[in-house]
Amino acid sequence: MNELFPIFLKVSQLNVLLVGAGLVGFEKLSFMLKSSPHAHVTVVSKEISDPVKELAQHAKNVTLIVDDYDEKYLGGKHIVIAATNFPEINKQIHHEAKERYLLVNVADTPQYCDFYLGGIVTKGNLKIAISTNGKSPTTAKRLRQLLEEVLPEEINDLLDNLNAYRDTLKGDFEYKVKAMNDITEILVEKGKVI
Ligand SMILES: C[C@@]1(CC(=O)O)c2cc3[nH]c(cc4nc(cc5[nH]c(cc(n2)[C@H]1CCC(=O)O)[C@@](C)(CC(=O)O)[C@@H]5CCC(=O)O)C(CC(=O)O)=C4CCC(=O)O)c(CCC(=O)O)c3CC(=O)O
Ligand SMILES: NC(=O)C1=CN([C@@H]2O[C@H](COP(=O)(O)OP(=O)(O)OC[C@H]3O[C@@H](n4cnc5c(N)ncnc54)[C@H](O)[C@@H]3O)[C@@H](O)[C@H]2O)C=CC1
Repeated sequence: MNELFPIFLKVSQLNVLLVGAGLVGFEKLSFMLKSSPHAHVTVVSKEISDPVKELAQHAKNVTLIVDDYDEKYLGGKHIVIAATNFPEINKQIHHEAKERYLLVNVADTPQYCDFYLGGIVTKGNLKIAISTNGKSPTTAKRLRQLLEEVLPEEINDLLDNLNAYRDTLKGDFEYKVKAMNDITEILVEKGKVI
């Protein structure tokens, strides 16, 4: 059963805590910044790897703190990602985050995740998030690469043009809905490719 409910977060308006700045911490941070360069992220880690330092240098809203995890770091955060190499610390982070009703992801432990990070394809205003319900992250990665390759950059022009067309429409909401549906019908006609 796949009951995941996707949402698109404005992480430049939210405070993210990432605990652990090793290999996995780097992967999670780099994909977050690739998609959301202005994400507000506080990284707390006993040691901070060079690739994470390098990433942080080029990101405006990433703060690095060299320290052991402490629950005080949960203060003022909306979202927490635990990526230390100590399962018991990750479990503690999960527990203390849940006590505060925060959304938490423990990178190596799906059962301790309120949400999963997904593969992300961005083409201008179009963003597609891919999940395999935690079953095969590698497949999420491959599909991301495939869609990045096959979706043309021009797909953003389509969105811009439709947005401009919508702005020209005069009439009530119902009329606009019909006009937008009529003009986009061709996109889903059988055998047609946009
Ligand atoms: C549940 C989830 C929780 C979460 O992290 O949010 C999770 C969990 C785990 N990942 C593991 C391993 C790997 N993860 C990747 C890659 C990605 N993993 C991502 C997401 C997720 N990973 C969430 C589910 C997403 C979904 O629903 O599909 C992606 C999509 C997004 C991102 O990381 O930002 C990103 C690709 C981004 C891109 O390229 O676009 C690769 C591939 C590679 O690196 O080449 C490997 C190595 C191959 C392998 O082992 O499969 C392991 C085993 C650890 C172990 O055995 O030690 C677990 C734990 C477990 O499955 O039990
Ligand atoms: N390497 C991989 O491909 C994957 C690993 N995992 C799991 O994710 C976890 C992390 O793996 P890696 O990033 O490879 O480990 P790592 O050893 O590269 O990084 C762990 C980081 O956590 C920090 N840390 C340790 N204790 C801490 C504490 N008390 N407070 C704050 N920071 C602390 C370390 O300083 C280090 O920066 C492991 O449990 C691993 O099993 C999950 C998915 C894939």
